[in-house]
Amino acid sequence: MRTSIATVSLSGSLTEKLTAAARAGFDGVEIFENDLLASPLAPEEIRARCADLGLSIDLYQPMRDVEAVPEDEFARTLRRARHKFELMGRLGADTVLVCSSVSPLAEDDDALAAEQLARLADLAGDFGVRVAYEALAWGRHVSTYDHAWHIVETAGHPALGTCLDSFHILSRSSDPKDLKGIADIPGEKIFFLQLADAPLLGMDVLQWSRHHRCFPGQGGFDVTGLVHRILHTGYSGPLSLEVFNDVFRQAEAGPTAVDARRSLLVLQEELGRLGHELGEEQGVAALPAPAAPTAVAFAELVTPDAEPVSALLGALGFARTARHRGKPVELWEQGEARVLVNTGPAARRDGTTLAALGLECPDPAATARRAEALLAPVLPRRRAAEDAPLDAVAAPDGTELFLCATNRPGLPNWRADFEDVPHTPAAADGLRIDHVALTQPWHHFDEAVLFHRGVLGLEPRESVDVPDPYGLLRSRAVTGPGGGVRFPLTVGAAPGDDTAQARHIALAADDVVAAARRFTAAGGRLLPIPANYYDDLAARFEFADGELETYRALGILYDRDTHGVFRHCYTHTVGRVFFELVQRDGGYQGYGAANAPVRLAAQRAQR
Ligand SMILES: O=C(O)c1ccc(O)c(O)c1
Ligand SMILES: [Mg+2]
Repeated sequence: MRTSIATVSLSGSLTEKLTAAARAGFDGVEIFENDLLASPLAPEEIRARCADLGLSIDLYQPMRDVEAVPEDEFARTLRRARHKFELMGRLGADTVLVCSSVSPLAEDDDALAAEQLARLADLAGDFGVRVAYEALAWGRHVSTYDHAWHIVETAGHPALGTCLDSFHILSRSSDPKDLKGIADIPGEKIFFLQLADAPLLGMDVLQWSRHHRCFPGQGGFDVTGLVHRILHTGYSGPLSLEVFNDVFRQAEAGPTAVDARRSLLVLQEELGRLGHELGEEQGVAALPAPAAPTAVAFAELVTPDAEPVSALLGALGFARTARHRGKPVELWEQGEARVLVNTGPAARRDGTTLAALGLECPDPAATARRAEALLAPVLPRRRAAEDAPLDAVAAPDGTELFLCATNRPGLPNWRADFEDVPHTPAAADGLRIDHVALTQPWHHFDEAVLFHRGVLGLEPRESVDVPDPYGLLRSRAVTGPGGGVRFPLTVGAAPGDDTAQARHIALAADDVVAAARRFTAAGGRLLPIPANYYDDLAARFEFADGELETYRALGILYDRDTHGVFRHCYTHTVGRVFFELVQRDGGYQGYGAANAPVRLAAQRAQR
């Protein structure tokens, strides 16, 4: 399957867009008229540039407001079209997209629409051009794919076909029975296929399309299911991404193009599982199946000053159990929770932050191969000659993910790089890493969701909005099977905003009240929570005698869902890192999002 991307999906000049698309491995592009108009390059130069980059120009677009208009208006359209078809000859592009009319002049007359589109196709044919007619979801009279196909069928012209666009189709209805009509379209009459996903929002469809489209796998549409149906028609043209998105328009083109291509690789893999022939598509067929990590083996903090971090870990009942043989890295443990404290060069650059995670993987080498095939940057396996050859990849936000097999015979063991040091035993709160909250740079959020889903096989959950006193944060968790790995991904903070940018490690205790008491007795400071919060809790829930007072005294927050109860509290922050103590009972699934505004405000007050 050939892959293509519309220039509108990427930021920058046309040259920058083409370069980014080629580097990410796309076979072709759709050229948007505005990108051409704004380019200093002549059409012949654009054609040559694409050829040099190994890109075909699969589509030129769009022509608008063509069909079902009064004759004098249509005459002007034909004149305009002649110019565009000549231009396409110079570009070497043979398919033009015509989107359904939004003009107030357009009439609700399918016969007239078919007749005029056939005349346009006649002219196109003279230039060796094909016309692909697409229903915009907000078209004046034609807004559905089956209506557009009906008009194309009526016209019966060999140079006229239809263009299917997953956004226009799925934004109007995702009900599979509304998609049955796709099987009626002969594959060779589908001249083009455009793909976009989108979050499920209840809003005006034009605004939704122009601002919130995203790459397949990042939103809520079943794009794979739709493409599955379309391929059954015999369609054999490119899979082309057409994404209008406010963030991608601003973010660097290179990483966006990689994100886009990864999205199509994952989509093709899913199609392969549904029985579609993947052809020569290198990589996809041979991709090791995703095997989600089962646990967080360790979280690694970097810090220029080990003292405050050590004090915090000590109060949490961690013991400093081992030291790296060759680097300034210490291992701290309590229960099953492991934290590495790294005071090496990265720390002097980045301050105190969470820089890396060890992921316990069923087959680390296979996950590394999968990551590489899905265009994730693979990090050097060995930092020093004596280190275990650990596979590691970089997440879109730069977090290093070490793919681990801790103490598993026959596999490289990161733990062997550490030598034990004498220590007093850790406390016995039975801590485990419950979740790690990974704040994301503003331009990497959708990309991060797709990365964790596609590369690591984690499942994205619903997106929630969290009000912060100084902004609105968006949060979406990705989780592994059985909840062994949970990463809430959060975005929305201003780049320099350390409170909202801070990452945290949530540690599950068997008894959070006991763990919180032990922490404060050991000199730890818990985040104070306002009395108003507890008055509200009293109104919302019934508590046993004294229970609420215990929470109030310690600063423990409380939440319930249909499964169970969540109790949690927060340590003070060091640099851009803090810890949370949690107790998850009865299969509670969330992260206390209802309490996040109070927590964020309390953290602001602390600064
Ligand atoms: O928003 C638009 O105008 C627009 C233009 C061309 C397309 O292919 C499309 O899907 C939308
Ligand atoms: Mg489209």
